[in-house]
Amino acid sequence: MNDGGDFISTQWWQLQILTDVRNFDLMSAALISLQVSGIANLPDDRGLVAFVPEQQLHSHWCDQLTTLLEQWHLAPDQYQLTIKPQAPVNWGKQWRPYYHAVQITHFMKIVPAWQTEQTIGPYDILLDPKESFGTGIHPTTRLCLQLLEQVVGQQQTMIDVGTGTGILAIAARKLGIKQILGVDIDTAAVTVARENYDRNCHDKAFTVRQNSLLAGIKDKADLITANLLEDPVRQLLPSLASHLTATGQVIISGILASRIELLAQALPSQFTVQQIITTQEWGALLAQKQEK
Ligand SMILES: C[S@@+](CC[C@H](N)C(=O)[O-])C[C@H]1O[C@@H](n2cnc3c(N)ncnc32)[C@H](O)[C@@H]1O
Repeated sequence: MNDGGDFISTQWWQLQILTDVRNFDLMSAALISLQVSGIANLPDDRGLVAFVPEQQLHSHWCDQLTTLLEQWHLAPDQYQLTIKPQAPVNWGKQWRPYYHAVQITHFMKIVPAWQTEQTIGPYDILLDPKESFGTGIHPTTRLCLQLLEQVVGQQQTMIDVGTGTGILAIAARKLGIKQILGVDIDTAAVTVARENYDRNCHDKAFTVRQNSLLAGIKDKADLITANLLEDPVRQLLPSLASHLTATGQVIISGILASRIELLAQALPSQFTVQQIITTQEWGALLAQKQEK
């Protein structure tokens, strides 16, 4: 592991973290909050691999990771981090060997876009995440997909805040939503979401653009999905009601399981929590707006 000196000369760096599978969720959360991309499991679940652009790997990066993990009670002796340079041109494909088809909910399988030999069912999703978040493997995405599968019925419209690879938008369309707006703060995600949507759904139901949360957006939707970390979710809460139709619903994910009840209590008063689901580390909720 680098001792904290500045990292120079290569555009992308590969992080390899050997740790127990029980630590994967916390480790992923910490890496995501430090803007790391392409997180995937190492073979045999020995740990995680991820990629980070050089300009983010400043001298305090490792300290920030250690501090964050310690706050979440993951001590440095519970993982082993190595960082090595990655050829810049192909970095987005480096995690491909670790990415495989996986059954994600009762109905849906996520299939790497390049595995053309796979049989694709009506609800399955072909995905090439490139450098964006949303492979379907991460529990925060799975929780959203589970809630989407349960909830989508009569809704016509959806806004997907932090669309990433577009995975939730694609799933929603396959489940019957008619019009979807995806937004992401990251321009690369906007391109990737567009490509993935067009790969799966050959229609014009998806609009995607770069935007921070719902700032400046006038549309109202029957359903909002937001798989973000807790800070941006809390920033989003005050603007939810005005972007939902009379009895619109919201799916929120990306919150640590230990904090999901607190987040539910922080929802604006127009909302009633309908469901909270959790994995060991992550929580998601479904809430409905009640017109007063
Ligand atoms: C955890 S990923 C979720 C991706 C995908 N929706 C899923 O469920 O797998 C969060 C996404 O939100 C985006 N994001 C983070 N902050 C944002 C903000 N303030 N406004 C819009 N998008 C944001 C990130 O770029 C990232 O693509």
